[in-house]
Amino acid sequence: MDMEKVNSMDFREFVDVFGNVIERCPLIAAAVWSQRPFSDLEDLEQHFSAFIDALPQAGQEGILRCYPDLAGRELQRGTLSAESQREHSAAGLTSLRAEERLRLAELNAQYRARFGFPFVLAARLSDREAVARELARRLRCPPALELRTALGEVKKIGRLRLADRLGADSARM
Ligand SMILES: NC(=O)N[C@H]1NC(=O)NC1=O
Repeated sequence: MDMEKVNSMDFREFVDVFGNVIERCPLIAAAVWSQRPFSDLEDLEQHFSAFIDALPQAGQEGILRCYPDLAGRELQRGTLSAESQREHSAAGLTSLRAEERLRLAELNAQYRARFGFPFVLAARLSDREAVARELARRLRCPPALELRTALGEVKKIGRLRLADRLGADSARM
């Protein structure tokens, strides 16, 4: 898909295609649509990022809360979004042993209790061991830093999802 096609999309089509670039936040794609035309993938990506950066902290935390826990209940129940399911598979999180799943569930719960939002990480750029390691490390970070780190991960996930949609090379990270 090229940018000409993206720029020619009407509102509904744009939100259908890009509505889950930020997990379960189609409002962001809806707002970004108003800012077309876009010059290229980076420009489009920049609009998603700028929207997130301009939100008050409560809005930024709200975005984080829309992400499912990694290897959590939604994976078990089969209720993940198609994008998230794919990212779980890429990181090997769909084939964890029971004790690995329990360990992650425990760390996810501790993280949520400490920060008030779920642990978010671009799973496609990671693997099952690195996810648990990073979760244990970030649990010890100060809250203001952790909010920034988590939003950075939201943007990485979004960039990869956008690149998928546009058929672009997503390896440049
Ligand atoms: N909690 C969390 O990071 N979830 C996300 N990460 C990712 O790569 N896909 C998701 O759904």
